[in-house]
Amino acid sequence: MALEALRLCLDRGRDIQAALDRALTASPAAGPGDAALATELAYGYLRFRGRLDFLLDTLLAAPGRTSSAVRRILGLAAYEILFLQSVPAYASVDWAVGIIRRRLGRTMGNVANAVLRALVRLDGAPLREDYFRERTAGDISFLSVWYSCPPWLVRLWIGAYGREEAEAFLRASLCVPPPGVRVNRLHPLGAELFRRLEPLAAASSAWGMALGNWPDFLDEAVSLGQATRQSFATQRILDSLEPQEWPEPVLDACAGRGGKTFLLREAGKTVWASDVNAFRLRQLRAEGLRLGLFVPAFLSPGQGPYPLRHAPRTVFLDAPCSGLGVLSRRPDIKWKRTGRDCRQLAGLQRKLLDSAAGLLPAGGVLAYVTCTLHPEENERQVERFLRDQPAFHLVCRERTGADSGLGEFFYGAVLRKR
Ligand SMILES: C[S@@+](CC[C@H](N)C(=O)[O-])C[C@H]1O[C@@H](n2cnc3c(N)ncnc32)[C@H](O)[C@@H]1O
Repeated sequence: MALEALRLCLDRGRDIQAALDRALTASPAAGPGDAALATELAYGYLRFRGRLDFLLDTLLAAPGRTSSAVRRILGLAAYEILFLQSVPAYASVDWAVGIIRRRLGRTMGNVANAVLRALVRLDGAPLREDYFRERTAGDISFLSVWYSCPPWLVRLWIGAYGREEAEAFLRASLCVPPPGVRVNRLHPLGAELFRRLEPLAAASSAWGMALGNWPDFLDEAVSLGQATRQSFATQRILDSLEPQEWPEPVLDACAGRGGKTFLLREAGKTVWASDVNAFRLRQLRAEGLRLGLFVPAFLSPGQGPYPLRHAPRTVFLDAPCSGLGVLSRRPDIKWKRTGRDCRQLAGLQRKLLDSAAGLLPAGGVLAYVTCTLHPEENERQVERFLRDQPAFHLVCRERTGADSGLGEFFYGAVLRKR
């Protein structure tokens, strides 16, 4: 299942969770333990793929001639051997050798056997930083291998944020972020649920928290609309932009499935939602039913005029972005994103910002959020906007700190029209 999910994710472009959901649904006989192991393997492999590939390069006799399909099988087995104590090494070797033998014949099976046995003999040495420092040439190469991140991204972050912060972002990208929850304060049982959750919180705000772990009873509370699964870092960035000060109505112009739309709605704001993606809007409507809250939602015209009789007084743009701030939750992004995508996304954000500016009356607010660590989409995008749109001034801007401990990084800015 993990292998199939990785195929759908890396060869077919699906995001990792959608790929996993599909692979798990296609195997109805698999139990919850199998599904949990497949999830751990697929995410773990993607988080550590750079380091695993480097190790395979050192162990394979002809790394350049080894297909990506074989590398992926070896990489999954290597991940199990190095990181999953619960799976005995011989089982990982047997699985990989068996599958490679069936697909590619005895010779490749023997190669796989030799490589994985050599890895087992290293006896955990590749879990130590110095193992890689001694075998890489230069700091970028070391950081790229140890933190399992493409060199272009390491260079981008060092150039933009300096080495120390860049290393903190790289370290965070390898961790599993703490599960976050937002309690529905408009639900009659919301306050009681919040009190019940408080002892489990690693960090909390008025209605949200990062949890040490996700308790079983919370699944039912979520299904009953008492709470929503949402990262605490997401909730924090929104809080820091002081949405209580935004004039209403608020048009959430990139509402997607409504994660932030309903956060604003639960905070008592009058919100309208729109998105270019009709499927996500259907999910947003389903979210409204689950939470017992109504938000008017309509398909966005993209960059054209909005079909609105009255202008919103705030436009909230949770913009499509390169997602480089959420690699801990979406580790597939680092292997798919290119510098070119980032530039294209910055172009789209620019158009979205400029068209939102035209929609707002005097005194209106434009709130801009991304989940990326890329100045062209964040700080420089906002600076450019302020240069091109002299009617606006900056009210505040915020970026999740490298040391927040939440594992995810957001950028946000609030701009007001004079
Ligand atoms: C970061 S996601 C939004 C996530 C959502 N706000 C949430 O909290 O769940 C960006 C959204 O922008 C939408 N989008 C992409 N291009 C757009 C455009 N030109 N106009 C409006 N929305 C767009 C995407 O469909 C996607 O749902």
